[in-house]
Amino acid sequence: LHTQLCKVRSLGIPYFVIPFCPSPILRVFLIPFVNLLIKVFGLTHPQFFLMTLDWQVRQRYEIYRLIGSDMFFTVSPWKVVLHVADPDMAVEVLAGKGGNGELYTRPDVYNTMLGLFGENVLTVEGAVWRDHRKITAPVIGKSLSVVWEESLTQIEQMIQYYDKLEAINTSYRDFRRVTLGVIARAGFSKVMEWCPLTTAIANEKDGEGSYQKCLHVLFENLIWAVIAPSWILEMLPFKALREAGGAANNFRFFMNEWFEERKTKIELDNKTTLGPSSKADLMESLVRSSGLDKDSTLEAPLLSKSEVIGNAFIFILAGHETSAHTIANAIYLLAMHPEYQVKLQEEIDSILGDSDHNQTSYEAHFDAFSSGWMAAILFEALRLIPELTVMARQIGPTPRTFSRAGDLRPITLPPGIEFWIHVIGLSHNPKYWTQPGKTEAESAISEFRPERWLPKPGDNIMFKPYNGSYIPFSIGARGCIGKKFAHVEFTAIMLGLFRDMSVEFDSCGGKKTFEEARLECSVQMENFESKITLQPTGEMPGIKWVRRRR
Ligand code: HEM
Repeated sequence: LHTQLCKVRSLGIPYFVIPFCPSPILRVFLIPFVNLLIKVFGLTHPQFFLMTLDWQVRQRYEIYRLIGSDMFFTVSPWKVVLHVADPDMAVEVLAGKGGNGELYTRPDVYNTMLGLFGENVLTVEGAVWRDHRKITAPVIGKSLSVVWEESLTQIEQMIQYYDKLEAINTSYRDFRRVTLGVIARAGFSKVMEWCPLTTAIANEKDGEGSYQKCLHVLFENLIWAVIAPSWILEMLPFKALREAGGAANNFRFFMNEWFEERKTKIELDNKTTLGPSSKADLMESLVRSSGLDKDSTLEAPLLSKSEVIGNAFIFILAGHETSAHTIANAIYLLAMHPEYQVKLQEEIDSILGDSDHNQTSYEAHFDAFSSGWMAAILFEALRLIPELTVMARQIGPTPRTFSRAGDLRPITLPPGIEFWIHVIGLSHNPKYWTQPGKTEAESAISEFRPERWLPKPGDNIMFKPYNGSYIPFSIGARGCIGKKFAHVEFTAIMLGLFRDMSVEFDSCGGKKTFEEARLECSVQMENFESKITLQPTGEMPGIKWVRRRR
């Protein structure tokens, strides 16, 4: 601890000493106990809550306001972390180059978790990362028409099921099912009809059902699959752990099958046609890069089979959970603020006129929805509740000097420090989010106010926040590959829902008022937890979809 303290004491940045630094692995063993102690003894000092996970969600910008600095350190015997709500520093760390001319790297613990099935674009660095990115990013960019079409299909199927229900409190899970169907079709050319997960799980004999079950169980219990190998999990006397181990094994099995299936097809194509068609999907691009591209002049394939499977895993994971939770969050925010639903529906009606929303296409309709209420609702939902609360990076082996805005003196940080870029702290920093001509209170920074994004009258350019103050998709070369994919998916899904329906809270037969449900919802949202992405841990209030009267 003394050695770590010596690194930060002279830097002039506030610091807190804590006995350990929270990490995903400690979440399982230690953090619940710490949470209990904090609750029982009512410990409110930062030194205590900084040991918990997800204090970033509850604090937002408050801790930075309390200490009067947009950065502070936590120092524990094992680790020094610089927590950052300063946009210039965020840009420097996420998009700038480190001492060796390369981008700052992610800490190893994240790579171990996310590289569970093989190295992939998220876990590799340097020249290897550039190869992975070149193979995956262009095909994801070309899949947007399919994303639009499949999003509408999935939503149509979901609505048919919802029509039979009074109220729903499984929205997060149901939308995960929708977005899984979208990435399966757009990235892997697999059709997965929407069905409630319970049905899919019951239907184990059917190949598609068991594939869905495998993904569901795997993603719900990923932390266990990371901590212990599948064969150990499968031997343990706990059903949930045995299932997690089984799901990890099944995932390998399915991916292997998909790989072989695609390999056979490409080998056949290589004999008959000139090469990849312009409609090649992600899986085709990955498998071709594993040495099957007949035009390749490379001596060795760019990807091994394990890297193909590693990338398939990361795209299924990153490509469905993030989007599903963003959509579910937006729907709850709209249930809390019906006035914005009306705005959205008016926009949809004015763009579509009498035409059927199921006949729309990405090419003809996406742009029309990208500079009004639809886009504003997405941006505002992600500002309040991003999917990743922290973006972690580590400093390289040599000290680095960072210049700072205004008259703040530059700081030189020693090796071994981690940066935790605080996404919600940045998007609530009043220096950047207080609107011109308004006070901080009038700008309602912690409230859902999509209108802050709308173009000024006579313009069609959405509000552009200060660089680095809004980074739900990260920034720079390592920013999200699926940003546009997620935007298109969100637009088509919201169109499919709000064209004919409105969402409202379930009053439980008149026993719960709107205000009670709204309060319940905001309390739940303040207690969201990061399980890879930010999500509810308690039960969200029930919602109802009702047909619109037009
Ligand atoms: C609302 C939806 C989404 C959000 C908020 C989101 C957010 C992010 C963020 C913050 C990162 C950077 C992580 C870091 O630097 O530590 C990232 C990276 C990534 N995202 Fe997304 N994402 C979304 C949707 C998607 C979709 C739909 C896909 C795929 C189709 C996707 C694929 C990826 C990949 C592959 C990376 C790694 C990029 C790299 O390291 O080069 N994401 N995403």
